[in-house]
Amino acid sequence: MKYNLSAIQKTLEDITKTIKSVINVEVTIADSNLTRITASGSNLTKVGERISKTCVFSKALESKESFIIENPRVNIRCIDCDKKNECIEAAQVCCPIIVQGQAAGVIGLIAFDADQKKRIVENEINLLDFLKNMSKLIAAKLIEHESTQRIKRLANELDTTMDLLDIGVIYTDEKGRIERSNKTAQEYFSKNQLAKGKTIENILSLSPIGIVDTVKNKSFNYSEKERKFHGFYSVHPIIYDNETKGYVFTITELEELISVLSNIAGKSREITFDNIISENKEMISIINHAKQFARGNSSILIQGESGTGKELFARALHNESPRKDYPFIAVNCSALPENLIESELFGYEEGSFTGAKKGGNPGKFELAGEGTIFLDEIGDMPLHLQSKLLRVLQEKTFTRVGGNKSISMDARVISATNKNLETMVAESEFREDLYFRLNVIPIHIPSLRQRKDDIMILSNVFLRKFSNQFNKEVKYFEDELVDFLTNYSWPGNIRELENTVEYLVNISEEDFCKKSSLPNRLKKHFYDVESAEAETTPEKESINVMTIEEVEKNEIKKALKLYGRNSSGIDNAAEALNIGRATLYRKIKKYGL
Ligand SMILES: Nc1ncnc2c1ncn2[C@@H]1O[C@H](COP(=O)(O)OP(=O)(O)OP(=O)(O)O)[C@@H](O)[C@H]1O
Repeated sequence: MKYNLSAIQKTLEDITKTIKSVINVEVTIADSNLTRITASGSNLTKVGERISKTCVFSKALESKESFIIENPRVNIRCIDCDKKNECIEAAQVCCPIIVQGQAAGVIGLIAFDADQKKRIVENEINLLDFLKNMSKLIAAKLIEHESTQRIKRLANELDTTMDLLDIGVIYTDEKGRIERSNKTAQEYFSKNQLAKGKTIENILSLSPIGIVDTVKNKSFNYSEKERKFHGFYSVHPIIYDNETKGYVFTITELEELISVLSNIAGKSREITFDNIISENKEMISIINHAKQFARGNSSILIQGESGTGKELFARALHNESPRKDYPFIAVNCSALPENLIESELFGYEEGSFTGAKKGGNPGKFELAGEGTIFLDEIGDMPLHLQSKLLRVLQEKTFTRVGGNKSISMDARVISATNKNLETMVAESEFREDLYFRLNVIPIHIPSLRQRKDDIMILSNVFLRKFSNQFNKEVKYFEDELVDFLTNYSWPGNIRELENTVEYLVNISEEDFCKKSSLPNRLKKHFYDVESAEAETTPEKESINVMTIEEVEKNEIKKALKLYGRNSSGIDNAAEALNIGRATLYRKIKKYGL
């Protein structure tokens, strides 16, 4: 690194004056480029100018040696000086300024008359020692200046980076006394609470800081005047020289976390009843009732076949409710391994089971806070958990697995299923008391084949959506295709219809979609129906008809064989079958595949 003498100009000016007053000869200090940084006497006017490269100063820089020139112009070091003929100096001393092995500049003493020369020559040894000490002083100043600059830059980089973060960051000393905080933390907490020297326990209600180890994602509730929120904090000790010198606290507000998560998941919070498209009389009446139910707090159970829009309804109910600014947490009860459902729903404390995270973990009910918890595929919830869920709904409190602190349950519960819960209750597969708790407000969404008038309305909406998305100009469906779309039974309901239109728009090379472009699965269905209809012979009766379940089982088997059973295979199989991933898992379980 190159040391910059002009950065300590003021110090050099003081040193120049000191040398001048002690020895009473003229002084010049130049940097490694031979720019005069300070000077005394007649050279004062030349500060800032470059000294000739052939001057003896450059010899001191190159050799890193100090020397005295008693006979300028004829001295061997002056031989190639281009200014030697005009030189009026009587003697000169040069002492390089060495910083960490590098020559950063030169101190030069110049005698212009015999008296000054005498003072130099007679004190040669003392003088050189004195200058070397001055040079060391300058070197130490330069190093100090550089490290101050480095620390300033680091502190600045740290502040800028901290302020860019969406999480709150607070630094404390080893006793938990606040030293600094970033902008996000300043938005979370009051200025007074974050004041330097205040203890972190005030805001995070912690045990005394001296005993905290690394902590991950511990939940806390904050409440001061109007400002109330639920959040998570982590603590990381700052350790050096084998000692804990302080702590870094990172803080996330739950709301912020949820909105980041829902953005990542692509499920924007904007879904409202306007996104539920229908011109069917029955559906319009259901939507109008649902708008009213949105305002209340009672549990809602949404029933309907797979793909009819149950989750869409649940999101719209949340987003049009007074809870819309709180989280919407969706839990797919059929997708969770049975041994994890309880901790997923209610959270766990540290050490409650092998593999439990340090600091424990909040569950979905805790995350939902005062928002909405959406229990999808509720019919798949194991019986023992149904009892726990019922208790939570009745008592409005729950505890984390392995914990004993009771946490109040403030979220509204919306559940959904495509199973017939009444039948399940009758067959003792679902607890009747829980069914009544969940089903305070029942919403039943009719299948697509029960509202055929919606088929072409939805088809055209999806046509526009995918044309835009794929930058295509596909504008309509040919008549034959309209016939097919309207008469097909759509077992996968709107999801299947949406996927089919996406496929058709994708494949279309004209400005319309053709029946011949239907995916093979549907084409096959279409021709099977046509040929079955054409066959009016008595043999028709002898054709072996499979049950719907058998057909379904065979198709699932085929899809699993084709795509495999790993995670992406399951995704692809579910897409090919036009059912949700969770539904596929359920059916695999059901048919023992
Ligand atoms: N009325 C509607 N208008 C527009 N899009 C709809 C409508 N109903 C459903 N959809 C769309 O159909 C797809 C399936 O909807 P959703 O996931 O809500 O169904 P579901 O009943 O919850 O399905 P599953 O039981 O398989 O979980 C989604 O892409 C959704 O946006």
